[in-house]
Amino acid sequence: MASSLASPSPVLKKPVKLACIQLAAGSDKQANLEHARSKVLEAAQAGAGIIVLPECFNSPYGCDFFPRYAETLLPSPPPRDQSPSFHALSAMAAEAGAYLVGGSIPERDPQVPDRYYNTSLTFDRRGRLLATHRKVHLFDIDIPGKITFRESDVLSPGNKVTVVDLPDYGRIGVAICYDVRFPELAAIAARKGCFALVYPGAFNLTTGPMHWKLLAQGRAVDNQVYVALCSPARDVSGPYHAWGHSMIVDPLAEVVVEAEEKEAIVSWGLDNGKIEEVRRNIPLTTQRRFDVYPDVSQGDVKFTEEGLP
Ligand SMILES: NC(=O)CC(=O)C(=O)O
Repeated sequence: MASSLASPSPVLKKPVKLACIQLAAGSDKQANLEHARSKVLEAAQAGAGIIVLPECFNSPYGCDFFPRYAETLLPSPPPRDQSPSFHALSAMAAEAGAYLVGGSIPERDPQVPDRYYNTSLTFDRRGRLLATHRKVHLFDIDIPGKITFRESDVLSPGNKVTVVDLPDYGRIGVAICYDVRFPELAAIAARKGCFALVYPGAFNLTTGPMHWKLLAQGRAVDNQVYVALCSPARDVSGPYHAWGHSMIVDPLAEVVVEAEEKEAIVSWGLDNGKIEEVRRNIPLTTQRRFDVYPDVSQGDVKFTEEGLP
């Protein structure tokens, strides 16, 4: 029996090129911001309408660095001296004339001392803030002899699913890195009508080869949407060795473009026709059995649909 609760079709109003910038970043925040600007402009000049930066694109990635690099983002817009990254991202989106998913930056809570988040900001083509996503699932893992990481020693989690309305194109879901391991978040965003799920992320040399591509394809095949993962470039002289391999996966779960480990821009043209074709050929969206199991996108979901008023 097909479900009567068919998901709304994702609507990508017109084709758009999405670019992931696999950025090489160091410890100098200002230099990282200037470098990000030049790469965002390069991607826009090559025709990208949606541009994505990596997780912690303006700092090294690690618990020791979060407080040192943190910026206060609220109230929005924050004073310039409290968030150079906010203002730099807003300016580069406007200069590029493109939507910008601004990777992530460590955020300082404006009210609670010593409380920090890993936060992604999305700007529109005029540099106006559209959405804020605080990483919901913190990266706490322990693979003996390989990697131990405990973001929760320093960071607090966000508490919502983030769906962003890009007026020219439609909706995207934005989440950060470890969030990609949780299919519920992706399913909720997809069932709220997103055409793409976008994850700034920084997997490493242990989990990258095991799961990075698998998870991107998993979220795409489950939800029949585009998935973009955007990593920092690998820097083996830095404290965290990112996997790289930024990629875009299409709604059939094919990896359509993939970087290696070095700095690169990878881009792909997204098209609503591809989503419709996949959903017509393999009609999961009308075959779900919400009489047998619950629809995770319904009920008590902390979800924000963000965009301009
Ligand atoms: N860095 C992360 O948040 C996640 C990661 O590296 C992994 O899941 O593996």
